[in-house]
Amino acid sequence: MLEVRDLTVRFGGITALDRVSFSAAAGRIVGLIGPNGAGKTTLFNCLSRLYRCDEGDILFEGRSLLRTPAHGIAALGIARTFQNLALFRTMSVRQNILLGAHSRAAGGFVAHALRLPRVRAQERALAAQADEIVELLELGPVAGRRVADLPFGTLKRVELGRALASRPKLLLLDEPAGGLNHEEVGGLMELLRGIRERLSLSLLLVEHHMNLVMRISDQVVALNFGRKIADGTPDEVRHDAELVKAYLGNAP
Ligand SMILES: Nc1ncnc2c1ncn2[C@@H]1O[C@H](COP(=O)(O)OP(=O)(O)OP(=O)(O)O)[C@@H](O)[C@H]1O
Repeated sequence: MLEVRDLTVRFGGITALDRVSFSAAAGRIVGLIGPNGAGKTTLFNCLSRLYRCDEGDILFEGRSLLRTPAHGIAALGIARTFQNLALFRTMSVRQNILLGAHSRAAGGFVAHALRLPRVRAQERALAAQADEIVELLELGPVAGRRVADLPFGTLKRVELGRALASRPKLLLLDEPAGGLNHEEVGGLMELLRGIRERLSLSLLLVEHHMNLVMRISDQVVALNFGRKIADGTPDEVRHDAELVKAYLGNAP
């Protein structure tokens, strides 16, 4: 489904990604790990077309993402979450999720302005999809509440819902456990597994929470100083000498 080929990104004199390659099959949960400054965010931002890449390519279902304009990514079936949450704070939970669903809406400006029957039918379908996501993420009790009034842990779920509402084939998660307490991380793990099963999608997550990554991922890709240093199942990667050294240094 996803193939990253010799991806290189430079910022002035810094090589943030140095010929990174890996591939991921459909339906997998892929964890992207590495110490601070390893290049995880840069790779993530290349996948969502926020950053320009200097060399290499990213293929999604055989199509070059780098030749797809950034606004065309959602139409291909890729959605992302943001670490600092991309929500409209004065709107309700349900409205935020509905906005995510609207990235799939078809029909031009005129059809929408005139509210033609097919536009109304489409709006009903999108609303039903948004409600399904609300239910899946157990957000029903707060669906009508203003986002600004809700605690951070709930907002992380709304952010997830906003991205899921576009019905992506690949969901990119930017530190989904960031800022969550121990109990919430446990809940998130169950939630992500449930989402993968129920919506049969692939997940790629950048995450510092090692326990979450190792327990939930089918495949782990590790970076250090912009290079890929390990790629395999959590068990294969856990004992990788270069990865252990990258995290712990040369301490005995
Ligand atoms: N926009 C930018 N301009 C200049 N340098 C950048 C930019 N973004 C990243 N870098 C540099 O690229 C390298 C990789 O950074 P990146 O943020 O991708 O790492 P990371 O693995 O996500 O780190 P962290 O875990 O701390 O978020 C670092 O040396 C960083 O300073």
